[in-house]
Amino acid sequence: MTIGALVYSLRGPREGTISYTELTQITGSQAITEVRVEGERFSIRGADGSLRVGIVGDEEARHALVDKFAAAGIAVEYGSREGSTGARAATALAPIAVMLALGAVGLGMHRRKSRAHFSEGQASGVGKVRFTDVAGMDEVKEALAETVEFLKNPERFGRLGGRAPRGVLLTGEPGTGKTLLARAVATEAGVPFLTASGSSFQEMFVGVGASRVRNLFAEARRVSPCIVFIDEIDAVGRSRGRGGDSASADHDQTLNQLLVEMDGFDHTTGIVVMASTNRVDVLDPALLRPGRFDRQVVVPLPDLRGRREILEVHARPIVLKEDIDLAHVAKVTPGFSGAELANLLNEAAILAARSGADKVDLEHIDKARDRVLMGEERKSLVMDAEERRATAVHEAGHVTVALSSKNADPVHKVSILPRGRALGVTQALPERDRLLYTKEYLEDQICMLMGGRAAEMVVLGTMTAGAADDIQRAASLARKMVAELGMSELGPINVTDHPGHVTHSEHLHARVDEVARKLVEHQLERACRIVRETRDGVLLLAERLLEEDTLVGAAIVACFEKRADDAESAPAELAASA
Ligand SMILES: Nc1ncnc2c1ncn2[C@@H]1O[C@H](COP(=O)(O)OP(=O)(O)OP(=O)(O)O)[C@@H](O)[C@H]1O
Ligand SMILES: [Zn+2]
Repeated sequence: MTIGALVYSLRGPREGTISYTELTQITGSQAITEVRVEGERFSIRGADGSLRVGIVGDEEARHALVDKFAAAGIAVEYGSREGSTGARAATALAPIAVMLALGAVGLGMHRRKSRAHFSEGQASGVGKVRFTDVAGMDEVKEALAETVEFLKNPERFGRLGGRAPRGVLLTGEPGTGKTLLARAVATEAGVPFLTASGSSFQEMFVGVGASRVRNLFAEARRVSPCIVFIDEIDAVGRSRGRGGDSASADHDQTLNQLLVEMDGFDHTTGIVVMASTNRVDVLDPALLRPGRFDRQVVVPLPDLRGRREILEVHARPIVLKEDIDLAHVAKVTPGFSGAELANLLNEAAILAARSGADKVDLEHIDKARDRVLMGEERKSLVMDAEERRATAVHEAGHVTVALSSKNADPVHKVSILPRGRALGVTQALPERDRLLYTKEYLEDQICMLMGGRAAEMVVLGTMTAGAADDIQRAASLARKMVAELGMSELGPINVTDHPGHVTHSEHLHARVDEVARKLVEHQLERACRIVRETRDGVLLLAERLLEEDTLVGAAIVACFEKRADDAESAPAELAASA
């Protein structure tokens, strides 16, 4: 079979490579979930998580292949490598890529950042995501129904005078299912799904990003009607004209190209560009103009019912012990995103398997929840005695402020086992979903964040770098209160850093900064006062932490009761208490 294509078959592990002939034969196969195209290189992802790589040198042949995959409804993702040398060098790395991919499947996706080039497996483990696989979000799906209709029949849509959707911007926190939704729209409409990540357009060389955008849309025109999905659009969509260096020149060109492409088709073209971001505020205003991303769909964090439904979807392949009530799990996971919920069940299943259990029980879920919330325990990290003591005091400071503040969330757990990037953690979780935050609640949050630093100052007479994260969070919360929520002496103002939109005077910006800073400072003073007043409790809790690493529920409160020294410790498991 010769189509004038140059085919490099690779030596190396057999299952890691795929020849051109094989490529043409598997295009219609259901066992493929995703195809990634990087220059001449095709990476084929199987439903079982396997990954195979092949090189197709001839451009026409590449187009033909993409057409076939797209027609078969398989997601085609455009990657960042271009040019044959890069492609071949990349292929040499294929076995490594395979291992990473397998690792990712085995361990789930518990660290968002480690999720490299390949998108993770879907909920059900098979390729096509339908609306029914996206749990909750009825309103969001309703908002997208029109897009589905349009893609099913672009011509008719135009004839009836409907204003065809051209660009849909999905906004929301990470892991809320934006990518999942976009895929589901493609499946429901029965059209190809082309995807690229905004960051894959960023390059060192001027012009490369723009040419990638051009290629992506050229491909889209050939397979239309279709969806072009751009993940993390903020990477390309940031406001133009910020710097004179070549990186920003390239960025500007890339963004211009995207704007040109989006203007270049009308409703008859049948292309819908969907994009996702959690930073609408940094996007270039030109992107949001009519005819471009003129539709914004907010994808919210799931509420109680949504969480239960997401848990149900992801519990399908897992064997749960009979007494596990997913409604209850939903209740103790306020603020979790869909990805975190999926991750929670996945981690629980891994823990169960590791401990030799044949079913996932509440203890596994409890442990998994800690891991998702606070990161993995880092047993290997050894703190010396002084660092442990400083950490214990710091965490005890958070706890005492939380216990002393009327509006703060209840403290579940405190630990000085290092997890993720943190040396210690205090876990305070709302008892219910909060829909509205009051000024008092937010102030208490800031105070609680400052509790760690306060304890360092009052008890240890020093300051540690461990408070950096707390300070950053307190500062940004305070800024939000002042600049957006109107909760300060400056009254109801809205001062956001909208690039290119300097609507406020320098003076007002400076005032906002000043008032926000004072707010944090004031809460730090309050936290110090609380620590001073509850010093004995703080010391006792720190002591207990040094002995036991982790304390839960009643055992924490006991440290702050009058006759603290004879307090009985009965570590209440989350499972029993919540
Ligand atoms: N509503 C949901 N129903 C079922 N699963 C969900 C839902 N939301 C998220 N998930 C799970 O979380 C995973 C990650 O979601 P997805 O990648 O779509 O989020 P995202 O909003 O695109 O995140 P990011 O902003 O980081 O790109 C999904 O693959 C799915 O397993
Ligand atoms: Zn802290």
